[in-house]
Amino acid sequence: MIEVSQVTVRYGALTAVSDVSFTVPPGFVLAVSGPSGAGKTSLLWAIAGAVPVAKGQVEIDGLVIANRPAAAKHGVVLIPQGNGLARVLTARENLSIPLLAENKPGPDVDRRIQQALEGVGLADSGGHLVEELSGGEQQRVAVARGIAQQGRVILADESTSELDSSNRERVLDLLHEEARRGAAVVIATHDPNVAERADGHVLMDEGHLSWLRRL
Ligand SMILES: Nc1ncnc2c1ncn2[C@@H]1O[C@H](COP(=O)(O)OP(=O)(O)OP(=O)(O)O)[C@@H](O)[C@H]1O
Repeated sequence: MIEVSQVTVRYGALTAVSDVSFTVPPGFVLAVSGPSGAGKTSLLWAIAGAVPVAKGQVEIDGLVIANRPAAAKHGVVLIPQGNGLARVLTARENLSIPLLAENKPGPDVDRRIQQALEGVGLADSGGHLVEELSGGEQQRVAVARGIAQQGRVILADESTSELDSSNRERVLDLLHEEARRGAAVVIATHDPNVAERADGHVLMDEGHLSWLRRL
């Protein structure tokens, strides 16, 4: 359960997120849309503990999120805009890093990595360096890395922006599958098709949030 209560995010004098409140229960997918610069990424980062909140608080299953390491430990997975992959490592190595940080090496980790790569249609690309992959393939590796972590919360920031329609549907299927597994999922997107498939839809505009379709 994600509980965002009166959250404000500021960068110096600029208010990127202004007094935003909403809840996403486990099992639901919420789409966040809005114009460029509206505060979508800042909102996701606040939920992920990756930017400090100037006011308000984020709780995940009742735990107040203080910073990124605490959020990650509590199962808050961020699939960042721009993918955040290490380009000189292989796809498989990129997936293994957060799992090794959980201290869970072994066959279970290898299976999760392979399943996640299969899920995004890249079962045979695990040994390729990220820099050898296309932009869309890199985006799918980033999604696979997020899925493999089996988080309580999945925050996907424009994770289908470089995909053709069949891969977009494949990635959306996976994110909805994560919700069915019990995760609370938030997707920032400019794509009306992505928002349409979500259980609920909010609009960010100049840091303010309004509901277009309630969960
Ligand atoms: N690290 C930062 N330092 C200063 N200002 C920032 C920082 N990150 C974002 N901003 C500003 O905060 C505002 C909201 O940015 P944000 O990236 O959250 O918007 P967005 O809705 O995700 O945009 P896009 O759709 O283009 O990704 C913008 O005015 C942006 O320039």
